[in-house]
Amino acid sequence: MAGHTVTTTHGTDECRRLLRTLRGETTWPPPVWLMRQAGRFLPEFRALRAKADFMTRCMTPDMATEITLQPVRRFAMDGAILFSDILVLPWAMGQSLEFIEKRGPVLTPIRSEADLTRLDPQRVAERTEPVMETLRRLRKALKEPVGAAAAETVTLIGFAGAPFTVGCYMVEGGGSKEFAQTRLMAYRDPALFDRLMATLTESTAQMLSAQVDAGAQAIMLFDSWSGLLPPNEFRRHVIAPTRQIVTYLKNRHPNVPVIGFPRLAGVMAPEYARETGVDAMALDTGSSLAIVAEQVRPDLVLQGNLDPISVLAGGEPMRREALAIRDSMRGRAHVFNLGHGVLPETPTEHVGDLVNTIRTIG
Ligand SMILES: Cc1c2[nH]c(c1CCC(=O)O)Cc1[nH]c(c(CCC(=O)O)c1C)Cc1[nH]c(c(CCC(=O)O)c1C)Cc1[nH]c(c(C)c1CCC(=O)O)C2
Repeated sequence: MAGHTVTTTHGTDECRRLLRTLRGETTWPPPVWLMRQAGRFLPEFRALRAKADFMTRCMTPDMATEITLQPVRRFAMDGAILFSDILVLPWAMGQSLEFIEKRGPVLTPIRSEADLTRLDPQRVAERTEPVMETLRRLRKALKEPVGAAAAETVTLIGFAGAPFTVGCYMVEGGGSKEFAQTRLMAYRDPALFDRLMATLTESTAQMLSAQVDAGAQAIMLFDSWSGLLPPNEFRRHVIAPTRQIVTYLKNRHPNVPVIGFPRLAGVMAPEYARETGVDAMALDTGSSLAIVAEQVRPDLVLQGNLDPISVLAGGEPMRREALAIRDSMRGRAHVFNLGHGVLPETPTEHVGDLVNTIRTIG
């Protein structure tokens, strides 16, 4: 807030409603941002997309900064999530990665000790330097008004994939419904799989700490495929690595909130919340915020969880569902979001309507 002297220990964080909520304050109406808001549903993103391939966009600070700011400019989102990808980490370790139209990411699969040994975690800091430059530029840009968003009101969110989910793509060599090769490796060669998890855990923690040093004010860990694991495997490959990453971050950046997203964790979600040390837990569409709220500590921040399909539908059904979620969390620290990413075909007016609906109280 230019011209104001704010004398709290967090500087001007007063005006950042998302950051305050993630630190446990109850705000009303809740702050709102959307997973995958920096992406294909925006025509201004699709225009840039024609100019460079996906990794070039991620690794060119000019482009990544612009794409991150696009949804903020239009909708004054409370959060700006860095434009990057969870697969930047394996790429930075030297695994080949290509994004193919209509197919998604394609990587050379990691299936053996030799494949794993070829990765070079030492390169990550240097190869992700453009991402850190993007964060520095974003923090600077958000000190000024950005379109519809006033200066210093938007929280900058850094992120990574959690080790299990990133491991899924690395072992499988791309997307999959079941990630059977990955889960097979975990059973057949636990020493090898544990080594992969340990490498990812350490590199992810260091990369996220570097994101905070570069300006990220909150961190989100995406564990999109955690729900594929039975309870014991979930404890070993989801809860344990997440706890290590959170501990590492909390030692260095005690005031930076961490949001965990154990997608489709179902009945394991309360244990994840209790054991990992995350400040906030994002829930997928199939979970009930109200039921989970009763199963976790009262100061755990909950994020979510509107069905992305309802935003594609728009209109009254979307508004009704959105308000039901918002109102069910009244009196609790809640961040309004979707249960998974916004779909590429979603009309921008539906997103505008959604954000206004959440912000209208009366
Ligand atoms: C599993 C996963 C990935 N990436 C991500 C996840 C976890 C969340 C989830 O479950 O959706 C996370 C991600 N990917 C992207 C972001 C940027 C910030 C944002 O949320 O807007 C974030 C946070 C950009 C992206 N990542 C990708 C795009 C599309 C690239 C393009 O075609 O231009 C974007 C904008 C590509 C990507 N990246 C990934 C896949 C499977 C694909 C192809 C399919 C798809 O597009 O959803 C891996």
